[in-house]
Amino acid sequence: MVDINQKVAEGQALDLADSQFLSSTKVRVGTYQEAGQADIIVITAGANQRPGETRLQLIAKNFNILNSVITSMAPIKPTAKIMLVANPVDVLTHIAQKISGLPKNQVFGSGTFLDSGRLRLELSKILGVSEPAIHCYAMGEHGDHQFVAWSSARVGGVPLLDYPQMKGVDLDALSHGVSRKAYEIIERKGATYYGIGACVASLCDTVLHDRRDIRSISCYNEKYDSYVSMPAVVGSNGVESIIDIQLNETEQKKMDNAVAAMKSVLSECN
Ligand SMILES: NC(=O)c1ccc[n+]([C@@H]2O[C@H](COP(=O)([O-])OP(=O)(O)OC[C@H]3O[C@@H](n4cnc5c(N)ncnc54)[C@H](O)[C@@H]3O)[C@@H](O)[C@H]2O)c1
Repeated sequence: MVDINQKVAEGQALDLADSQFLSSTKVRVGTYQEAGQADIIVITAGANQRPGETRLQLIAKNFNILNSVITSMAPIKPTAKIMLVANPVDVLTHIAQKISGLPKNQVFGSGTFLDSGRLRLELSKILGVSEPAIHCYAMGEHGDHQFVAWSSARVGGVPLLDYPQMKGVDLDALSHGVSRKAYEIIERKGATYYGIGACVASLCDTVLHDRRDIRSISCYNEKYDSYVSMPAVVGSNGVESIIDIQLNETEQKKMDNAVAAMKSVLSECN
């Protein structure tokens, strides 16, 4: 664990090490050079959103932090995987790949994995079906330009929207609620910890054990020449392949808008 604030790093390491006896994980404070030689480098360093601040507004602060973190770790192990968590995660993942010079499949972000989990939670309450049986993804951007790919969603092989329980459900309100959940948490307690912590731990496990799970993450998509949040197969090489999920016309427009918004932010950084 590395942090610009050594005292915070020590405190976090001591706190996390209290869970060591329940697993084989060892937690300790390290150096940037050591972090650069890790199999997976998880980058969470960055300013947090203030109440009312959008993730894209965070870019100026977090670009500089990201640059300093990655350059401090150089030379990074050529087979390392970098996972971005700091926001705006899709844009910062793109920048991290450029700065680190690692292959695009080895640099990815937590993207809309958390949002897809939040979505499944709500759908499981409506349908009375366990979350893993629900295949429905939040996509585009982990932020205000995210959307749900309703048209391709399936539950037990049946289109989600064919379920009688979905009749009368306001899909826009549901999707909006999912995308705003972080703001609701931040307004009440200042930051989000547990959901994202679980997502990051799960993604590390997927990579380290080559589990080939399908996760909606920030990954490079040639079609858009950009990092976008979309389902991908995750394994020991990082992003093994992208799932080119079928979008209807409305969803495709939302994806194009998300890509345009992220590219416009990136062009301001250049
Ligand atoms: N992608 C997601 O779903 C998701 C979820 C939660 C938080 N986040 C993002 O993660 C980031 C961190 O959130 P947090 O709640 O942990 O914030 P935090 O303020 O608790 O922690 C950020 C840490 O980064 C450190 N830091 C700052 N500059 C640094 C530098 N140059 N080098 C090393 N360390 C540095 C700080 O000292 C601090 O300890 C934010 O950008 C937040 O928006 C993303």
